[in-house]
Amino acid sequence: MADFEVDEKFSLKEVLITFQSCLSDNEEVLVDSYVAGWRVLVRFMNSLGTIFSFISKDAVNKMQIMVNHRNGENGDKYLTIQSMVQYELNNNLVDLKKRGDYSESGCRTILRLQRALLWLKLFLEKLRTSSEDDKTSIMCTEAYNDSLAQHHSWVIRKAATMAFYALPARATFFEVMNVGTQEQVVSMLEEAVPLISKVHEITENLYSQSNLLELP
Ligand SMILES: CCCCCCCC/C=C\CCCCCCCC(=O)N[C@@H](COP(=O)(O)O)[C@H](O)/C=C/CCCCCCCCCCCCC
Repeated sequence: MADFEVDEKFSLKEVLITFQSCLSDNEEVLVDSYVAGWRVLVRFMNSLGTIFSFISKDAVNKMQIMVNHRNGENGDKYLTIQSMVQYELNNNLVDLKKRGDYSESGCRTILRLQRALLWLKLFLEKLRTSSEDDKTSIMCTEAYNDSLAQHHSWVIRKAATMAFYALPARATFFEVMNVGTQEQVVSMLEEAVPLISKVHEITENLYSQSNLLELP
């Protein structure tokens, strides 16, 4: 996989297609597509303004860590999240109790993105069921408070929630998703939310069974 560069046009359909390609026939999560899904989302966030750059910088950094693993000499072990967990645990390549030599392990990196995927799932569900006068900043903050906030410092929580106030209004948000009418956006969200939920659920179950949900 190439390093990242900012692409052009965003569309919610691209998010849907990319995350659809994440799941293999036997419900394994393909790392390349998982990372590609995040690249599409970060591209969208970058289009909303530089106020989100501290967020996209961290996301891109984590995506790049996964690209480096995939391009590394053991890249085949990182084909799926499942094979990655097995390989890194079997070879003691994960800091389980405190941060150490493996602060860029795939397990740790995917866990951080997994937590953000929960935020995304909650946020898209709120968008799907929202009405015209609902505020995107409130929906985003509520989704954040129910997901990522518990894992962030006070400073990050403050910076993130301030940034959310810069989000465009719902109508504009729906427009920049480049899907069509609001009804068409809602129906695409009806497809996207269960899909993203499935990817999140499979990864969450794997991490829970492997006792990886609290990696430092
Ligand atoms: C479908 C279209 C509508 C939705 C579009 C959403 C686009 C969002 C794109 C990317 C989401 C951001 C992913 C953030 C990953 C953050 C991972 C994380 O928690 N990092 C922290 C922990 O990492 P370590 O320090 O332990 O390595 C890191 O410390 C903090 C990083 C900076 C701030 C994180 C704030 C996260 C806010 C997530 C909501 C994004 C709102 C975007 C609004 C469009």
